[in-house]
Amino acid sequence: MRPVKVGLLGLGTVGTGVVRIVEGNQADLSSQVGSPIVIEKIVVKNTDKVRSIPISPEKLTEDPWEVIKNPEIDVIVEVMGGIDQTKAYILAALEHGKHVVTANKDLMALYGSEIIAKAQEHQCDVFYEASVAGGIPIIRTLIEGFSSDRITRIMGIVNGTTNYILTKMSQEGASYESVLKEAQQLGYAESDPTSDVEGLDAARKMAILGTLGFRSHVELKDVSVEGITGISSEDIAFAKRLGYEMKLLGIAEMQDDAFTVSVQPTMVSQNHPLAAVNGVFNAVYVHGEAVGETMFYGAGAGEMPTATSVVADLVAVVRNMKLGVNGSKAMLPYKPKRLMSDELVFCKNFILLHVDDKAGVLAKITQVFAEFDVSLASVVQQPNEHNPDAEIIIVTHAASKASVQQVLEHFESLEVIRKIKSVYRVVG
Ligand SMILES: NC(=O)C1=CN([C@@H]2O[C@H](COP(=O)(O)OP(=O)(O)OC[C@H]3O[C@@H](n4cnc5c(N)ncnc54)[C@H](OP(=O)(O)O)[C@@H]3O)[C@@H](O)[C@H]2O)C=CC1
Ligand SMILES: N[C@@H](CC=O)C(=O)O
Repeated sequence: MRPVKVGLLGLGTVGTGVVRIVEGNQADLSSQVGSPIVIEKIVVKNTDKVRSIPISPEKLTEDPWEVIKNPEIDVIVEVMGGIDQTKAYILAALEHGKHVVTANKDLMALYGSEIIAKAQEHQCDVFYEASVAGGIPIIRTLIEGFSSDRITRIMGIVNGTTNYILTKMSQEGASYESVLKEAQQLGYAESDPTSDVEGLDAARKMAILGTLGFRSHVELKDVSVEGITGISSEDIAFAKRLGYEMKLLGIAEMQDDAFTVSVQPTMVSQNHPLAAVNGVFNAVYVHGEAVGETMFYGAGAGEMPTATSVVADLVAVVRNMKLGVNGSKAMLPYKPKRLMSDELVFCKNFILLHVDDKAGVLAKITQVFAEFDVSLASVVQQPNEHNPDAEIIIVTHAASKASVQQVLEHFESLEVIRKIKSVYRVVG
């Protein structure tokens, strides 16, 4: 039985987990696929670096081409990250007839269609299960498990780093900076954590989920994005007091073949299952016309959960090799793309205003909501602890994004409003 030979690009957090699983579970893996799986060569940036697992030095190289062009290698597992250079490596690997497994959502969100088209041209597989929600097999679930249904809504806590930060801030009163450092030390954050905290990582994942779920090409530029850097501990405390948890939530919705996708800090009702998703855990809630509500939960980042998905893809590749088939079709656009207009996107909102503490202010404010047809679920006015202003805390009923935008623009010029302190979407 000829062993299946793997070229591993990257031996950081995820790559180390891949080696541990392939070596640790070798007997079980080879009995599943009918031949041993061998990690033949590993590409790293610096071969002199001290590694956390024993690796024989002759396996390591700093030259990706040595692996990509090696005719002995059957599968490239890319867990090094990066976009342009990595894309070139993956396209070249496919041209050399190698199957590809990647955890790289940055690359798949931007160039997934091109990479999959290249794979089809060369009858190769490209699998990318680990690129969204680490250890949760959500990609396979959307492609295979829901192939019979029409998905109308996907809501996801899909970034482990920000969920870890928000949970620690909410439950332990920890500071943003110290928890971000912890998330980096634990291997959850990207090499540049800006993409985590500014919501870009979640947006890339939501673009992938939207594309697969709606069978339409959701591009990164279609996703409206806001990260967690503007959230204060005061906002988190307000959320808790009102019965919500603050989460960075991606929402993708499909209505009459038009979609909308956004990532933004969201107050999730404590009664909603997504509110209980804490720490590095992720969850993806999928609503299908026929199936109704479903939710998938598990670790969203970290060495072993992510490596589990990578190695599962590797097993799928080897099974396909044995069967002489390949199956990378899922990222191609199926339907012409149509975006939902802001008039049709509805949600509840939390709005915190700092206002003059005098008679008639509340009436002026509620009049603006009425003018733009935004109905209010609750309004509370209270003195501000730190200055002479009053605070008005408003929760709206579901209102169109366009109407709420008009209300906020109007507030900018209303003289009784000192500051629009915070605005958050509300779910549940
Ligand atoms: N960490 C996580 O929880 C998750 C990560 N991912 C994705 O997986 C990928 C890897 O992430 P992670 O393991 O955290 O990253 P790390 O930064 O921990 O590891 C990156 C690895 O790639 C190597 N590398 C980086 N650039 C180059 C280069 N130009 N040439 C050769 N080798 C290079 C590094 O070498 P050296 O060791 O010498 O520095 C290192 O071994 C990324 O795409 C990430 O988005 C996906 C899901 C979860
Ligand atoms: N930085 C990412 C890693 C997994 O994709 C995250 O925190 O979710």
